[in-house]
Amino acid sequence: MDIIESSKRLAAYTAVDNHVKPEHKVIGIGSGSTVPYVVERIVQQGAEANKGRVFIPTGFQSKELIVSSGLGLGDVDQYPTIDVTLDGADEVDSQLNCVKGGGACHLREKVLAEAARTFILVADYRKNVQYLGTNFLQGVPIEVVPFAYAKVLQNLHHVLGSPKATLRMAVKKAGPVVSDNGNFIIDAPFDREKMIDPFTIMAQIKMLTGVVEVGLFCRMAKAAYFGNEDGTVTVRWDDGKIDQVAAPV
Ligand SMILES: O=C(CO)[C@H](O)[C@H](O)COP(=O)(O)O
Repeated sequence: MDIIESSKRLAAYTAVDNHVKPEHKVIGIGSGSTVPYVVERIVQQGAEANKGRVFIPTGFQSKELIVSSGLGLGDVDQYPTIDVTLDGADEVDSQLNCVKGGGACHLREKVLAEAARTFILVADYRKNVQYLGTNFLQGVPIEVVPFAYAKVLQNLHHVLGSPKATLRMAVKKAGPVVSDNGNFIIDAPFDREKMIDPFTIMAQIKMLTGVVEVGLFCRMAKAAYFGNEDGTVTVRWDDGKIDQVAAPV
């Protein structure tokens, strides 16, 4: 396993060990390439621990993951309060604001983050930054209703200061990426000045009619777990505390 994969696994295993407890019965499962390690560790807790638990997916990928792992599936309309949601991130800043939506799942991801009593991020060391937009340069993912995409792009280019905002195009399919909700995705890069204050730019984007959700999650997480190259895990907490912990066994 390469260093990035093992860092993802370290973060995921440590987060599950610390936050998925026997009393937790409704668990949100995010999207991306780190989350399978979350599910792997939850399965390792055993059949008895997982009996009676319900797992809520943030999209097609995590739904398949839950089902193929033999875990119980539910949805957020049945369970609007979730004990704990664990999810990946494209980048997390020093205040625990993060960019999400690299996998175009950020609408459901934000609903599950907001529904959760505890929202936990898991990622490899590359995502641990002081300011958003440091390593993840493709921009802020924005889900838009299809008929409004050109209008929203125009607003981003000329009003909100993202001249390079583009419609995300599909690979191995002609045309745009279509989200699990049937919408399009715009990626809008902003300069450092704007990304230093992600809440303001998030609110401005959200106000554009046609925007369904913005992939900026501002101060929603209780903690972010980053697997490091040296086998340790950095945990950043919402109160500013930072722990450096050894890998789980
Ligand atoms: O927001 C997401 C999908 O919409 C993912 O959580 C994010 O892209 C991180 O993915 P990975 O764990 O593969 O780095």
